[in-house]
Amino acid sequence: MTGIKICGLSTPETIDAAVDAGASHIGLVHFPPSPRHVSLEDAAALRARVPDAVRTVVLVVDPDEALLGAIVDTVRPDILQFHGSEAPEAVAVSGAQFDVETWKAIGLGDASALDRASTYKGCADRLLFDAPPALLPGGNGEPFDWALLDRADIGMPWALAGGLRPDNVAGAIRRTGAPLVDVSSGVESAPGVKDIALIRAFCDAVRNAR
Ligand SMILES: O=C(O)c1ccccc1NCC(=O)[C@H](O)[C@H](O)COP(=O)(O)O
Repeated sequence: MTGIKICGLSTPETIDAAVDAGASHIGLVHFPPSPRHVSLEDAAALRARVPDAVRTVVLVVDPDEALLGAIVDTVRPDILQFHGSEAPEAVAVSGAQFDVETWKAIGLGDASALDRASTYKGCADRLLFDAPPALLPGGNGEPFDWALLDRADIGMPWALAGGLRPDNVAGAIRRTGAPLVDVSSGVESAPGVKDIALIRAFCDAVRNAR
């Protein structure tokens, strides 16, 4: 079964909907410029609704050690997702220091980004292939050219993100073989406003992909 991360959730109702719809991961964005930003206190309250079987990911952009410490102490995420220009060593140090799984987002603009991605082997626990940064570092609703993954020797756990929607996610899974898919804009009615019907439709489309 393909894993499903519903990212950028910010209300109890949409957390519950994502869990009920079968998400394997929920994502909370801690990045003030984002329309999906949640404070650490709100993130902790949202995280408390998530059952043990569903993993909580907190997204950060070039965080310092103090912020990571505050996130881990307050929210207790299962996973930290690094979505800025964090170096491989910084990701590795954070994972060890805070005893938490780490994911690194890589914007795939061209094949050279795959070389950069390979430097995170042994430093991050999973790569998240996404569209290159635009208005925001992530969550821009834009796909990248999935053909870039055709001959990629990834060699570590990974996930696919960028412009996924209920109507294209099955094709994306068939095309790329992604073991886990991540969506934010594609299940929103406006930036930062999640739509419960779209969350359900996305999870159904993943389950029915073949
Ligand atoms: O979603 C945001 O606002 C965001 C802000 C800053 C860094 C990362 C952000 N999102 C990262 C995600 O994991 C998104 O789910 C991923 O980029 C896919 O987004 P979308 O193309 O909108 O589905």
